[in-house]
Amino acid sequence: MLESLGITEVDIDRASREGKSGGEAVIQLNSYPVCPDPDRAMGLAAHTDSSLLTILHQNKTSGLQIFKKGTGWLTVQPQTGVLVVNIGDLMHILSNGLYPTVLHRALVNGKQQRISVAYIYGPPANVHISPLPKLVDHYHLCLYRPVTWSEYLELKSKHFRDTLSVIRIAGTPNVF
Ligand SMILES: O=C(O)CCC(=O)C(=O)O
Ligand SMILES: [Fe+2]
Repeated sequence: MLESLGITEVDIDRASREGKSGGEAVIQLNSYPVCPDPDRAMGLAAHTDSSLLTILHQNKTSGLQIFKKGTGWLTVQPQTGVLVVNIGDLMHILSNGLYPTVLHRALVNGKQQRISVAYIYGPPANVHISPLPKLVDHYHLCLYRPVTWSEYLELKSKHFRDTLSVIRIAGTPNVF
């Protein structure tokens, strides 16, 4: 993925010498009990993850949905041996919007309990994340100011889904 953004092994070596490599992760366990009236309840409200990437395992009960512009909510059916990888807000910033963060939610099920395990991966909490210099030029303005994961989480607790707009420094979206 980093390779597709033009990041080479030399860049990664340099970052590790500067102490910027590695990352932090948390595992979140989600349990959605059987719901007698699933059309009138929501398991997890629509949100984007604040991570770089989230790797998600879901049990055999469906419920995860992602929002696709122009189409609406799409169910991501669980498949044995398949993990879902969600792009998070920090990857959105790092890629200068090239890899957009994904809006998703979890529905409840009327017949079966649903369980999911999210591996939420991000940078060390105090490392500044900003659009990669290789992705910024005369035609592709730098869209976001630098932010650490901890600062971003604090902003998100106040601004929720508007947080990316809050740290945005350029007006018009880039066309890739
Ligand atoms: O339960 C799911 O499928 C989604 C979980 C999720 O979005 C999260 O833990 O951030
Ligand atoms: Fe999520």
